[in-house]
Amino acid sequence: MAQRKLLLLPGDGIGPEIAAEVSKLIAILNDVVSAGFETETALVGGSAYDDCGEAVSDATMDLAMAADAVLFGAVGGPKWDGVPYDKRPEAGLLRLRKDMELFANLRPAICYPALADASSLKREIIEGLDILILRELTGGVYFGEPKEIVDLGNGQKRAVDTQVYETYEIERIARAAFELARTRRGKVTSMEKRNVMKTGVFWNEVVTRIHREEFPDLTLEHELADAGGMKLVRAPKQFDVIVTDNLFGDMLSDIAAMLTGSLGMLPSASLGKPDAATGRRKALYEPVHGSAPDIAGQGIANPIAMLASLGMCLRYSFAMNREADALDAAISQTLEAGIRTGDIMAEGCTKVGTGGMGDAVAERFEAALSKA
Ligand SMILES: NC(=O)c1ccc[n+]([C@@H]2O[C@H](COP(=O)([O-])OP(=O)(O)OC[C@H]3O[C@@H](n4cnc5c(N)ncnc54)[C@H](O)[C@@H]3O)[C@@H](O)[C@H]2O)c1
Ligand SMILES: CC(C)[C@H](C(=O)O)[C@@H](O)C(=O)O
Ligand SMILES: [Mg+2]
Repeated sequence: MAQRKLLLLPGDGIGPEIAAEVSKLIAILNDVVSAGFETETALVGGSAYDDCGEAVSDATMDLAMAADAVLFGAVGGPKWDGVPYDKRPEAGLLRLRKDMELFANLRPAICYPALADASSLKREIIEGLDILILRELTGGVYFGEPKEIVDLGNGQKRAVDTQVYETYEIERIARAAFELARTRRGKVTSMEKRNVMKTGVFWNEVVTRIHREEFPDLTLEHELADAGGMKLVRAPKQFDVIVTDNLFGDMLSDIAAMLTGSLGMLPSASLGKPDAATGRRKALYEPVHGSAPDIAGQGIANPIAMLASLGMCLRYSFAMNREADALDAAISQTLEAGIRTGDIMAEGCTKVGTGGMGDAVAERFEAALSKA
């Protein structure tokens, strides 16, 4: 079996705690199905800053570029509030996304049947939910220049962030949205703010053209992003694939996370474009949540978003669909068995910590792989 190179970047806060649980699953894949995963581990975020003065070192960037896939925990925390802006922990993640050109960020929000009562919304609103937020990840206001705070010299300052999108950036994320919708329920909802932003007008124009010229058989709808956010909470099941820009995608996916019961449930895949020669695309997989400083070090974080991110990695980077299905099923069965971390705890269920949840999923995953 050819070796498959993984780079594991645990990061800060709960990052190392949930990364330890994903390592158990990788070991099972190697043992039971000889998956041939070779894992290197490196520092990122605040822990990398403490080590070398950068949120991601050039050496780690080289490892990321050479890996078949990167598994990322989470970065950030109050300890690094005072570090220079370009060295803050989050800058490490943004460099990985930008330098690896990971323009397509898939953030699925699924309501597991066992968690239909864990959401703050009523059961009937979220039961059976299966939507995909496709967030543009390498453009927009996150990266546009200028980005600065200017001293105006009169006791006033001016802060500037710049939202920029070029044609090719919208075209490629729109194509990705339609291609994903084709494998699902065939509907794309594009969200922007064309009523106030030039980038919104342009986004709408380009997505509409790509639909007309290349995917006329699929359904395209448009929503202003604020109304879209409202509808995501009022009646989320009307959506299939939501395609949106970097900033709206960040916010809408945290909202969508809560539909599923907890931010600790939402995985993501960040994909680049396929290499012309090999077809291989650079990829990074990470939970949608952050480093959760409020619960870090207590062993109580929910590792499911991280474990399900490995599931997306198996599917999108290695076409290991059987193993990915087994992992999804193991997560589902664990929840059906009433095993819960604190964030999704319900009456009559068994409360476990990060390691307990990781073990419960690992046990069911191993059993499923061994049977097949
Ligand atoms: N991809 C990333 O690395 C990433 C993503 C978001 C935020 N951040 C960073 O994380 C730090 C904290 O940000 P925040 O507090 O706004 O967001 P957060 O996602 O870290 O936490 C928000 C809330 O959700 C809870 N939560 C998050 N993940 C959980 C899990 N797996 N299990 C149980 N509860 C969980 C936390 O305890 C907290 O109450 C900041 O520095 C932020 O920049 C990093
Ligand atoms: C940590 C931060 C840079 C990041 C973002 O804003 O993209 C996070 O919130 C996310 O959702 O991945
Ligand atoms: Mg976010």
